[in-house]
Amino acid sequence: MTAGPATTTRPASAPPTAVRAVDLHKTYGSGAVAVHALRGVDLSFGAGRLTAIMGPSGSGKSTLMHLLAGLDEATGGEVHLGGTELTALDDTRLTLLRRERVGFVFQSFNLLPMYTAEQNITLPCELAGATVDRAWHDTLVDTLGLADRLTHRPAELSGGQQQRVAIARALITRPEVVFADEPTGNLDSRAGAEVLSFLRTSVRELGQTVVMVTHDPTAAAYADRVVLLADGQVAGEITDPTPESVLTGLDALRGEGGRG
Ligand SMILES: Nc1ncnc2c1ncn2[C@@H]1O[C@H](COP(=O)(O)OP(=O)(O)OP(=O)(O)O)[C@@H](O)[C@H]1O
Repeated sequence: MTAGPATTTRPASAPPTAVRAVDLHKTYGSGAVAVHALRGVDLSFGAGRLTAIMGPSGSGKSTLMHLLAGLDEATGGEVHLGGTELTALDDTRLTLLRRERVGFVFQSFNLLPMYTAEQNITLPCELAGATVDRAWHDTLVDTLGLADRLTHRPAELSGGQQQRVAIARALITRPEVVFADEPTGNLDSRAGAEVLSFLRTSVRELGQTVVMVTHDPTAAAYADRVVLLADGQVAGEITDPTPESVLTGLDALRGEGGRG
């Protein structure tokens, strides 16, 4: 499904948009103690792309990801997931949307310890009352190299294997977007590289859309595009990043802000 309708105003090379933030604001607290975590963010995340969000500590990365994923409420502006405006939904609809249309991968894996790898992977289908698409399940399990680990519990798996189970769980419902918050933060560099290449494979070969927050320029270089945040605003972006170009971009931010 690469050929889009000829009626859009997008340049031919741009992918369709999976998620869009429009003039997004988030303020924590009020009055003298108010923290303006996001101050007018306009961003589009392309479908079938891996996008990394980077920036200094406190620049608003997690806040942005939580708003994009419908995990927290904006103070102003809009978030659109496909044709749905998240910011207009009530809690019940938001919960359903998160369950059915969004996948999550966390730094700490968040697997259920008493469930096997297989049970963890299929849990989102169970929660959504949906049957497991066996062909897709098998594709994920094969691609992620988990076929001989399915009966193991998380404690019997390495960190990298646990994160691969978490990725399979995030993808099992074929969500429109997978949000990954520091997915390699708890892994050594080898397991981290493994997880990142699987995330990239899920994008390149399985057509998924991934938005990932990371502090690591090497991790960000797996992305198609890096968005740089500083002081709650978009401060730049890098297309087809390399670890070097990401480092240069981050250094430039620190130079400008002087308070990285
Ligand atoms: N629940 C909260 N209450 C008050 N302030 C908050 C809350 N969550 C975040 N903040 C503040 O909002 C700003 C942005 O925080 P956020 O966690 O989004 O940054 P970040 O870029 O993800 O940081 P890090 O890289 O350190 O995880 C920070 O100044 C932070 O202290």
